[in-house]
Amino acid sequence: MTPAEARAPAKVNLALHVTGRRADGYHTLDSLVVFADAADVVLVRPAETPSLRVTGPRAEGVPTDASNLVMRAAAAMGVAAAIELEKHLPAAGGIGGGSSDAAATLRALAAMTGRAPPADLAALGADVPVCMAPGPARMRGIGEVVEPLATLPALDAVLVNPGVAVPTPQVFARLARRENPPLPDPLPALADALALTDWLAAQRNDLEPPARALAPGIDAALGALAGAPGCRLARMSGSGATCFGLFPDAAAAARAAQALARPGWWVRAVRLGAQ
Ligand SMILES: C[C@@](CO)(OP(=O)(O)O)[C@H](O)COP(=O)(O)OP(=O)(O)OC[C@H]1O[C@@H](n2ccc(N)nc2=O)[C@H](O)[C@@H]1O
Ligand SMILES: Nc1ncnc2c1ncn2[C@@H]1O[C@H](COP(=O)(O)OP(=O)(O)O)[C@@H](O)[C@H]1O
Repeated sequence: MTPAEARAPAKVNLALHVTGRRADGYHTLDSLVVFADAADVVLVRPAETPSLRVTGPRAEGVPTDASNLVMRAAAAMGVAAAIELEKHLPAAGGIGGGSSDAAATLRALAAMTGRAPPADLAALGADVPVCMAPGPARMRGIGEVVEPLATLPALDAVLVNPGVAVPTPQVFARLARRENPPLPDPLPALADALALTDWLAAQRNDLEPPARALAPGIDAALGALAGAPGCRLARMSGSGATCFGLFPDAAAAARAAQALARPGWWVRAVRLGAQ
């Protein structure tokens, strides 16, 4: 067995409609998901006993014990491995850091051992199924129903995390209304980035109002993005607090990212959906 590496790209919910709640308390979602060219990196090596080392610029505060989702993923595959997780993405930020790390671990371990990943991916986290094959997708159910959208146009964007960690369960718990309209079915044909952006402006992130009430820093991030020259749409991803702004091209996104930089904020110009 030789070591294997996998990238764990940031997940962005371009739209996130909460459509109901199941008897077990999990919410049903209808979400348009894309991935960014900003990522954590997972490296796995064969070992007698499982171990984890968390490195990188965003390692602080990330669990290094069995509760880390990469360790849970390895345990679910029944593989003992020495894992190195290089953190670049803010944790508890609504961009699926933990879920994407878990999915990358499963891909790396599958490459290293030849074993198949476990069937019940959602048991590791509702976002793990969509993170298994990172690409544009419509995600439904509680996250286990994933429909790839190969032709979705790519977008130039800026991600802003205002430095507040927002616990996902608290955001769901504060929803004023749990039954909301889903995305249109089927989705319309969207020829280019501008058509996609215009259409997205009429969609929602239903978790944005409860997250804003919990973490006022989100207002500042959304306001700053919306006010950046060229920004066509500013919205929160997932349960927050990371927000994204959509821009006409990579140069405008890069200029905005430079202007938005401030202490305590994580700001990145990214390309979304171009995997
Ligand atoms: C909200 C979303 C949208 O993509 O993203 P993030 O904000 O986490 O990035 C995901 O559904 C989160 O996925 P993930 O973070 O893997 O969720 P899990 O660990 O399975 O669940 C954390 C908690 O969120 C709530 N939860 C999560 C998913 C879901 N469909 N309904 C829920 O009610 C539950 O309270 C659950 O205990
Ligand atoms: N590999 C991981 N990276 C980041 N956080 C992790 C990881 N594994 C477990 N966690 C825990 O999961 C929580 C949610 O993190 P994350 O998945 O990044 O957030 P979100 O669900 O908002 O996208 C964190 O507070 C952290 O304690």
